[in-house]
Amino acid sequence: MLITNIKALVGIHPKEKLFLRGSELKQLPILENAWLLLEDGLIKDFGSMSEMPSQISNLNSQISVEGRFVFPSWCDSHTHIVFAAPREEEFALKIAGKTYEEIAAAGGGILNSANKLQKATEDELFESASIRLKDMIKQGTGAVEIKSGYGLTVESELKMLRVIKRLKQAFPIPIKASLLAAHAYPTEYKNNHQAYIALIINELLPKVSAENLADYIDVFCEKGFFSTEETAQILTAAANYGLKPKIHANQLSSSGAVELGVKHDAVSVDHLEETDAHALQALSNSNTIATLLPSCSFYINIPFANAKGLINNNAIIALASDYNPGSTPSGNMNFVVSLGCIKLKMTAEQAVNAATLNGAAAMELNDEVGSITIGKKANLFITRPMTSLAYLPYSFGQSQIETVILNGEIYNG
Ligand SMILES: N=CN[C@@H](CCC(=O)O)C(=O)O
Ligand SMILES: [Zn+2]
Repeated sequence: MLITNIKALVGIHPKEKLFLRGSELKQLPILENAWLLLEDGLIKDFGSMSEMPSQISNLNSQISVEGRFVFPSWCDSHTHIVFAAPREEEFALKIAGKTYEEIAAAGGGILNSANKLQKATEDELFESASIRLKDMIKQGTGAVEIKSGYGLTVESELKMLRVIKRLKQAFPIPIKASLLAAHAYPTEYKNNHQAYIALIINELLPKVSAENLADYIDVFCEKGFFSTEETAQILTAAANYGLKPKIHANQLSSSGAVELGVKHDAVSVDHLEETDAHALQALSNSNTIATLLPSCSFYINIPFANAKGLINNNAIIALASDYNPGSTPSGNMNFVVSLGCIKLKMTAEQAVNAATLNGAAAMELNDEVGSITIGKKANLFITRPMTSLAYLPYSFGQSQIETVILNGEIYNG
């Protein structure tokens, strides 16, 4: 397929550029008035319309996209899209002023989702997650990470991970799976944390590994959930099975989770709404990516992460959706990018880079997706006619996406 008359081809990073750190994040290379050639599902070549080789201009399958921008697909590196039911009953409580922690303590939250998921069949979970994933793809997402963590028993965590495995097989985008059995303590282990940790380490991890069901280990390291010591125990055990960490850190409090993640060479530490000085220092010049989730802050009314502080400290930051039924019932990366600008004070260029190349890096998919680079997967989207790059985050809540292309083909979902 040949795409011609592109108003602006966005995110043309060289293949050696695997992530953008600190002040590099503002560098978003763009080619105006461009053509883009896709072949065998990959990006084959691109260039200026004024210099388009004649053998290319004779190709059969051409689309001309005057006035429109072409972006690499969003890379959403933090989601929980396998769940049995929404939790809109908590919405009213939230509006009435209850905090996320109060709702969880009153029997809502993760345990509520776990109760429902334990009763759902694998097929039901696959069907509902597929609907969510299709919506996300139509909104421009072309690579995604999905967590377990609403099972909280050996059997149900395996069930969730098997659903993610089926999604990997059924969908035309790269998907990474994270084992998040350490998402909350099931009620029966409330006073015996070590027994639940032993279950994860001695029973679940060997089964997950034998079936090759997970790419990463995740832990909700937070006051009232998993302590730093408990988190360290789980990360150490998972390392024996080759699972690198991507952890939930500093969402509700500064717990030392970020420093712990960096110490364990986590691929990413995610949330960081409480970006304290220790977190900034730990992530400064670190290869652990700080994944920020501004639609979670927006929805549950907690602080927004200190993106600017992280950028100024030469950290690598990514933006992701955190789509889940409790703290972020949305997987719309366009809105995440808008919030990156509006609330995290990132420029449009920084937010786009954080949601594409750095998001890909946070899933170790940066050699495959995340930029317009020859040889990468042709996963991209074409916008409606737009006046400028900034129009996309400026027009928040409204998708500017007209056409989604995955593996070089138009996606009709
Ligand atoms: N904080 C932990 N996990 C999710 C929320 C889970 C839930 O409330 O169901 C998050 O990333 O925000
Ligand atoms: Zn999460």
